[in-house]
Amino acid sequence: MVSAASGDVSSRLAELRKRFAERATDDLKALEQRAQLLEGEGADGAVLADVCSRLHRLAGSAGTFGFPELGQAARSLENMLEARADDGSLQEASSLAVERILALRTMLESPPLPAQVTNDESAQGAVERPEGSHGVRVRVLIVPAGKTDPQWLDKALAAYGFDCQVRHETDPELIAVLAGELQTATVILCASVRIEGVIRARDASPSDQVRRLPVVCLSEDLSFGSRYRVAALGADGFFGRSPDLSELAERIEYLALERSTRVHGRVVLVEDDLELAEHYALVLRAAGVDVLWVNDPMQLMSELSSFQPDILLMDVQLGQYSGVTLARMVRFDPQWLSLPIIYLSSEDDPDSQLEALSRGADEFLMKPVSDSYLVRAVLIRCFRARQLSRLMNRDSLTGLLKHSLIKQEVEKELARCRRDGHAASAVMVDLDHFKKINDTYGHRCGDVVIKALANTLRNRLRETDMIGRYGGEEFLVVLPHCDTEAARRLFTEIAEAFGQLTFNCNQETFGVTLSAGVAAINDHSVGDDAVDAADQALYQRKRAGRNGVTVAGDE
Ligand SMILES: Nc1nc2c(ncn2[C@@H]2O[C@H](COP(=O)(O)OP(=O)(O)OP(=O)(O)O)[C@@H](O)[C@H]2O)c(=O)[nH]1
Repeated sequence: MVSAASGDVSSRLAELRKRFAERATDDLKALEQRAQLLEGEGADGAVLADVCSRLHRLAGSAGTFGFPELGQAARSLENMLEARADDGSLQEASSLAVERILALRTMLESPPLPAQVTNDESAQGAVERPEGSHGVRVRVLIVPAGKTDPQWLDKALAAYGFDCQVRHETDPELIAVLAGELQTATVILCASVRIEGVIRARDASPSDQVRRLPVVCLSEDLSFGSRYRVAALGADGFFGRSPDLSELAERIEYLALERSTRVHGRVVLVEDDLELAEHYALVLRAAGVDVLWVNDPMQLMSELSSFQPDILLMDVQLGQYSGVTLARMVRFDPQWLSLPIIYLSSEDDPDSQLEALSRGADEFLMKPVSDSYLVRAVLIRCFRARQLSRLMNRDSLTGLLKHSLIKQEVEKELARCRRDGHAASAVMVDLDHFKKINDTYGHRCGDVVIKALANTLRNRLRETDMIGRYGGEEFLVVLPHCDTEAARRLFTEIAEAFGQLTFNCNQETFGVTLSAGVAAINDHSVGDDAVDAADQALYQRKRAGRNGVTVAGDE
């Protein structure tokens, strides 16, 4: 979605357009001189290559800066010259080329089309702090069928760490009454008899964030017809009136996460055209994408390592370097085997595109690419890339980092502590007497407790904290910029909150406590030692009676 650019982004885009027009004027003057050289007997391949390369650059960039007609004419002239060179009639075509270059100059003099940038609310939403897991509580707005509906759902979901709000409402329109609640919700859970009203209320909101709220429907009628109706209304989930709680919690968590992932992206942009690179970066950043621009291909590998992008956007022609070869080189490193590489290219020949794709990239975005298309293409690919990496790196029961990855995070944090001199803590967390829970209530109930602890951690910790499932019922947390006393206070609160949750399994109600061991990462020279120290502290806590926090070194 695009709208006229405004404010700071708009004026910076206008400045870029001005710079482009100045550069293009110089380019066209140079092109005219070179094209005259083509008339001479001794015109060599180098002159033609230079003319074509300048035309190619214009074809790929003019549209982006508001001169689409100029871009198309440059492309057609480039194609004509290449065809004439192939059939040996280049010399005869040169005066025509000069004429057409003069026409290009006239096109540059006409006023450019207004700047377009994705700066509507969806883009602004993108830069907001993401809702959902990890840092901001997942808020579930429950709209039951009526006052007689069971009251247990909000309490049951609270056990999973969700913040629930129940809105009993009989008004079929719901629009005015729900407006406030919708602003703070992450996911809507509603009875099927209310779904039309709820979706109408959601869609009537002026806020794009609200209009994108996922809706999960609870229905008594599980028939095909009922499911079809709910799907046609645009719901994101369908459950019976007495759903399997762990499945429902999982779906809510997934939707919350999807919502947060949709608005994030990290892109490395390799582009040697300064104005184009700045333009792309401005437009993408306005849509909430983190962009790192690399203009020297020799720096690419080190920049990839430090920036850890979701996708790599790369021009195909980068001065003396070929983007196609660089893509192949990137794939040498196993770390980047699955990194989506997308070419930004003016190459319109399908055979050349296929050839380039076979050498390591995944896709082409044809230049000139419109701002809105660029933003959408990038956001979708970032989202897919994150989904894939989540599947590969996350534990399937809890969605937390797997054992090896959280251990790597400890090492990385130690390196950051050394570099910046800050304090950081590692916390080992373990459920108390968990074997007894499994033995008494069954493994499935045990899984519910494990997921509830994962959600509690996710919902209580900052986005910059890292959480991993270290073992069966053991979790490892890395807290950057947090000394051991702050970590003790934080985990004492978490242990208290978790201990107050009640679980309902097989008609029985029970509670579970947790123990935590804390160690300073910055006190150790190897990450594994910090993990061992946290583990020792946890062991001490278990011996001291469980249900609480012990810091390494406590008496
Ligand atoms: N439900 C479920 N149980 C698991 C999972 N992974 C490990 N467990 C169980 O977790 C239990 C851990 O038991 P123990 O190591 O004896 O510890 P505990 O009973 O929690 O006792 P303390 O840690 O000393 O308080 C074992 O019964 C494992 O089978 C899992 O993914 N799901």
